[in-house]
Amino acid sequence: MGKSPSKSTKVLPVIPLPTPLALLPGTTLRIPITNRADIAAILAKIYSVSATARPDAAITVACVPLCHPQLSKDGRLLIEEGANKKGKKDAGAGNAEVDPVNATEADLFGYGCVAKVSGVQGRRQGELGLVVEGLERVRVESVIQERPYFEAVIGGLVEDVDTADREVAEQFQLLKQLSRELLALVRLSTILPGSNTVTLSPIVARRLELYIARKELDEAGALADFMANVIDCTHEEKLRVLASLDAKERLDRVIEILQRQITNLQGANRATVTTEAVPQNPKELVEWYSRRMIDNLKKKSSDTSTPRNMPPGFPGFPGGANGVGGEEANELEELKKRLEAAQLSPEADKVAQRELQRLQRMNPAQAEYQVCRNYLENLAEIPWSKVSEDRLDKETLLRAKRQLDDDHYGLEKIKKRLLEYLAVLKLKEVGKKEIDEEIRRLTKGSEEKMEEGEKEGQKEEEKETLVKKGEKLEQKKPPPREPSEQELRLLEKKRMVDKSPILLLVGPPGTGKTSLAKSIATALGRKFHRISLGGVRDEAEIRGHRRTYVAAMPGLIVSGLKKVGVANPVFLLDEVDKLGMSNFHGDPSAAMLEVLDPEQNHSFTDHYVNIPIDLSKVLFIATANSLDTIPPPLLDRMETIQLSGYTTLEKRHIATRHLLPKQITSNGLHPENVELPEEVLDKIITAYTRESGVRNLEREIGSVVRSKAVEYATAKDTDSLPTYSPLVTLSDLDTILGIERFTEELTEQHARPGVVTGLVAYSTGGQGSILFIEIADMPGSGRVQLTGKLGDVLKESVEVALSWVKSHAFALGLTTTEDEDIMKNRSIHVHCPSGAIPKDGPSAGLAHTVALVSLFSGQPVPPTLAMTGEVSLRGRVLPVGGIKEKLIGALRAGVERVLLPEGNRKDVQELPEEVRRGIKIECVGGIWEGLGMVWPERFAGRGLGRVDARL
Ligand SMILES: Nc1ncnc2c1ncn2[C@@H]1O[C@H](COP(=O)(O)OP(=O)(O)OP(=O)(O)O)[C@@H](O)[C@H]1O
Repeated sequence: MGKSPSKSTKVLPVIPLPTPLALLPGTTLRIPITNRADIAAILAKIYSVSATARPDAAITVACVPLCHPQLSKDGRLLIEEGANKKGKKDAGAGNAEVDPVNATEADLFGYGCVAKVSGVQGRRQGELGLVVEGLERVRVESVIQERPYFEAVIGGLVEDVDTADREVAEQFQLLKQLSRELLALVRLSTILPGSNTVTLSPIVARRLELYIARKELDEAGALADFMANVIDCTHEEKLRVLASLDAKERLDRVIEILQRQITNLQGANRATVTTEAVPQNPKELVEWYSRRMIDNLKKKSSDTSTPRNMPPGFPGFPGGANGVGGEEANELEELKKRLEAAQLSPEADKVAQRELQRLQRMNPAQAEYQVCRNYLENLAEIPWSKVSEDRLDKETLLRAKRQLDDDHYGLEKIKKRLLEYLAVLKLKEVGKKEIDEEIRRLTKGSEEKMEEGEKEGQKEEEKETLVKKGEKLEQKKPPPREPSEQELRLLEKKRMVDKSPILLLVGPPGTGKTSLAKSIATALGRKFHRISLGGVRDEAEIRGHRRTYVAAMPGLIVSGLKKVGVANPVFLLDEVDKLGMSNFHGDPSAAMLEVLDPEQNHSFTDHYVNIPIDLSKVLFIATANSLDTIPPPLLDRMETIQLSGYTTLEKRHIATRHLLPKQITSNGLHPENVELPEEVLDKIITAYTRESGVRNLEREIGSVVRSKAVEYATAKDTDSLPTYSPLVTLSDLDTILGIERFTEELTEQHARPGVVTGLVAYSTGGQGSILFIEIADMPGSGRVQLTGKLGDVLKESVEVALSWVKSHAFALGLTTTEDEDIMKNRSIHVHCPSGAIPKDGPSAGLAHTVALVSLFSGQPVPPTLAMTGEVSLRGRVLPVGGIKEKLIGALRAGVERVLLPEGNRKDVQELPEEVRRGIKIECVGGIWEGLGMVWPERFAGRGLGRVDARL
């Protein structure tokens, strides 16, 4: 039969298929759509029409392959026809080099296949493919347009098989038998344990078998199409099958290819039998046989331009379409390119090459394939040598200072340290450039020398090796040169210069540690990445899992590098103090030791990557809330910068300069819409927050601003804007924020014996305040009662104070004789108000002593005089902590005079100006001196010497 009559004609968009693709009815194909403007235009057109007309209609296009140089447009062999003369003009110009986007009418084959578009597949840009399902064979009658995409009149063809024809029936049976035979050969491989060439899963093989078995005689043409797609045939053969309209002719062609393929396989196996030792054990024999066979299949398929690892083409299995081999090749090619672009370190490059070769040999169906691919992708994503350019110019330090000042109020000491750090970094950069230059000069010199030597001595040898066929590229490269001693010394020097100290910012929450680190990154123009170490219990989280684990991944450090994409980012290691301790998952802090040691981190090894990675260019800044839980070896590697928490005054400034403008903007208002007077801000700070940082303060200011936003919006909606007042008053605070959460202690108006004003710094909030020490006496037998939720240390401090007073009672003028017991007929009760707040620490020792003396002597202490300091039994007053917070609290409470231990004199220098001006600060070295300052007329002139003599 020649040509079947055309059923009907219709106009369809045409997708020219890139050589060697061809679509046959009943099969699926994945057409790469990168750089295919024509496909994009077709889809855009179709979607614009079908979206309005028939949204559920199948999208159909005609897929037409490009011509083959040896075939005429209707699939005849040109030599067959003696067509050197006649066929030339008939022949398509199509070949592998014709880009389907630039194809002309002459390049299109005469037959094609109407296909349903079933979707777009692929993960990344370069891998996207249009998946189409072949429906029916058609003839291209005439082309209507070529650009922007092909449109042609397509003639449908009647497909009927002459079932009465005995010859057709016989051929059909033969086709079925051969198909099963081929399938059986391929399936053999899958039953072999340990074979790394599993090509067909048993389920797919079973379904293929069923598919073949269920085909009836009237579907002989369809089965032939299907098998032509499954088996390994050339582009030319496929085009000829496509052009075979007659089922009998098609069967003939497919049978011929099938037979050839099976014979080839068997022939190849037979040939190897003669050269290789054949295993005697039956199991080994099966294994050996199928391995040979699969190798053969692979070799054959790699000869054609579409390498193929599994028999493709099964309706409903888009992955098995005949674009699959191409896809893998693309993927590998792309991976290779990405690895090249990643400029791997020499070690990494070696590993990558080895893994790439393994991957090429592997079957994609193997689980190991994905593991290997993921690994290589990870390698390609790690920035081995890519760095962002530091903005280390003349302006750097100025700019950094401006940046730090703009983002943060106060913190002068810390900013100074950070600027020092940047200055050193800048100087080192200059030094590094000089070393680089020197290394380059040295390298160039020795390479030139080497080249000369090569020219003379190795010319002939070199030629020979270069000419060798199949030689790999890397073999052509000159062998790596051994660095000279001088170079090694320079490299070592460079490594030393590369080292940068690791800063640790320690301070209470919300004091700006994270934002300081961010400002440094911005000032330097480096990328910033935050790694939260809080709660990391597993060493593998930092160092990654070994590749042998399922779903193994690189650790936090390598993931961070991958994310920023450069080798010199700023890494913020947040909450180092919350890092888990050693447990059965390993020791996370020990893993950090390597990361944070400038001596070691140029060769940090992640378990997953398993190749040394240079972290010396990374600028690490760690943060912690306290130093107590950081393991000493880890702490030792970092340079600590302490952030002490803000005073109310600093908080007020931070609130006006940073927090309020921030909240106003984020709540959609303008600066003129909200006005927070100083006393309102102070009240928010003291009565609604008690913290060292400013997080809660920011939250409370946010609440106030939001409530103002509601007012403003309502006023705007009701056209009563003129009545809106931006001012927030003290009384508004009660309604907006609720009742005061913390009340401020104020100094007493009247002095009473036994009551002394102490100073306290709340450890939770870092805020300071005054605290009253109240002591009352009553008839009794020397009992001491303590209330006010006092901690052990505070209780002991009361006992020390009492012992000192008892032992010095006579000298203090409290008893008339030296051996009289002052507590003989009385008991005392020591109380510290605000009983719900736990208090501890030795700093109230001086206050207790003074309170006891005051009680026993009946002389009151002025309420505006506050004191702090630990006392020892010898009568010394020892230094205490939190002076800054305590004195700021004291000023707020109305204290006018403060007694501090002599040892805290240095802290006075760091006090805010307001405090130093507002409070008279006096330092005392011993209790006698302190007593002399409280009651000058009674105790002035008494000193330590007397106390020591008594003990
Ligand atoms: N001195 C300051 N000037 C301006 N804003 C500040 C200052 N200190 C803190 N802030 C602001 O306080 C907020 C909290 O700061 P940040 O997140 O840096 O705290 P942190 O110290 O890292 O806290 P944590 O220990 O809980 O991680 C940020 O919005 C920051 O801008």
